[in-house]
Amino acid sequence: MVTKNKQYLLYGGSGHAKVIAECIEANHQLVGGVFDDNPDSKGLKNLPFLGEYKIKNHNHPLIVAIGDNKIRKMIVEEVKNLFGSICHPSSCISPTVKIGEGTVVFHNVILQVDCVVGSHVILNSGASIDHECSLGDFVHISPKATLCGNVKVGEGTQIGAGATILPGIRVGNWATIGAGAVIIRDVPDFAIVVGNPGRIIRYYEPANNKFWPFGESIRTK
Ligand SMILES: CC(=O)SCCNC(=O)CCNC(=O)[C@H](O)C(C)(C)COP(=O)(O)OP(=O)(O)OC[C@H]1O[C@@H](n2cnc3c(N)ncnc32)[C@H](O)[C@@H]1OP(=O)(O)O
Repeated sequence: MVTKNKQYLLYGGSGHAKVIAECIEANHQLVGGVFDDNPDSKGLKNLPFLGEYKIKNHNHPLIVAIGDNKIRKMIVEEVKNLFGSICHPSSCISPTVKIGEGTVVFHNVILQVDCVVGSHVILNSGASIDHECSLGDFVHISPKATLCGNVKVGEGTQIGAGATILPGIRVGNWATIGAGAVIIRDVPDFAIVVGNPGRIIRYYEPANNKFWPFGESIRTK
C-alpha cells in the first residue's frame, strides 16, 4: 500500500520556518514549498522556493511561519487558504486539549489536560502549559516558559523565554512578558512586564504602533 504524505506550504523563510519544517518532516509529512515576500529571500535550504505569496486557492494547508504576532495576524487576515497546524512528535499533549488552525507546537512542549489553544499560536521549544490554560489567537509562548494551572493569555500576547506565570493569572491581549519574568498578578492589555516579581515598564499597542509609559491611563490614549 502506498502512503500518501500530506504536503504543507509555509509562508515565511526565517529560522522560525526552519523549525516548523523540521516538525513537519518529523511527522513524516512534506513541505511542498516556501513563500517569502522578501525580494532578497531565497527560501529554505533543500525546500522548493515559491517566491512572493500569490492569493489563489492552493490545495495544501498553509502555515504562516512568522514569529512576530502582529505580522502573523496581518498575513492570516489577507491570505485565503486552508491553514494547517503541526505538533512535533516529542511534544506531550493531553488528548483533551483543543488546538486551533495554524498553530505550531515545537519540540518537548507539554500541554496538560483541558487546555484550549487558539489559532496561529506558537508554542516554542520546551514550553510547559499546565492544566486548564486558555491561550488566545496569535499568542507566542517562548522557549521554556512555564504557565501554571488555569492561566489565561489574551490574543497576540508574547510570553518571553523562561518566564513563569503563576496559577490562575490573567494576562491581557497584546501584552509582552519579558524573558525570565515571574508574573504574580494579572497583566492588563498591551503591558510590557519584566522582572521578578513582574512590573510594568510601559505599554505598547501594536495595531497602532503606539507606546506609552507606565502610569498613564490607557483611556487617555
Ligand atoms: C526561539 C526564539 O528566539 S523565540 C523569542 C523569545 N524572545 C524573548 O523571550 C524576548 C522577550 N523580550 C524581552 O525580554 C525584552 O527585553 C522586552 C520585550 C521585555 C523589553 O524590550 P524593550 O522594550 O526593548 O526594553 P529595553 O531593552 O529598552 O529595556 C527596558 C528596561 O527593562 C529592562 N529589561 C528588559 N528586558 C528585561 C528582562 N527580560 N528582564 C528584566 N529586565 C528587563 C532593561 O534592563 C531596561 O531597564 P532600565 O530602564 O532600568 O535600564
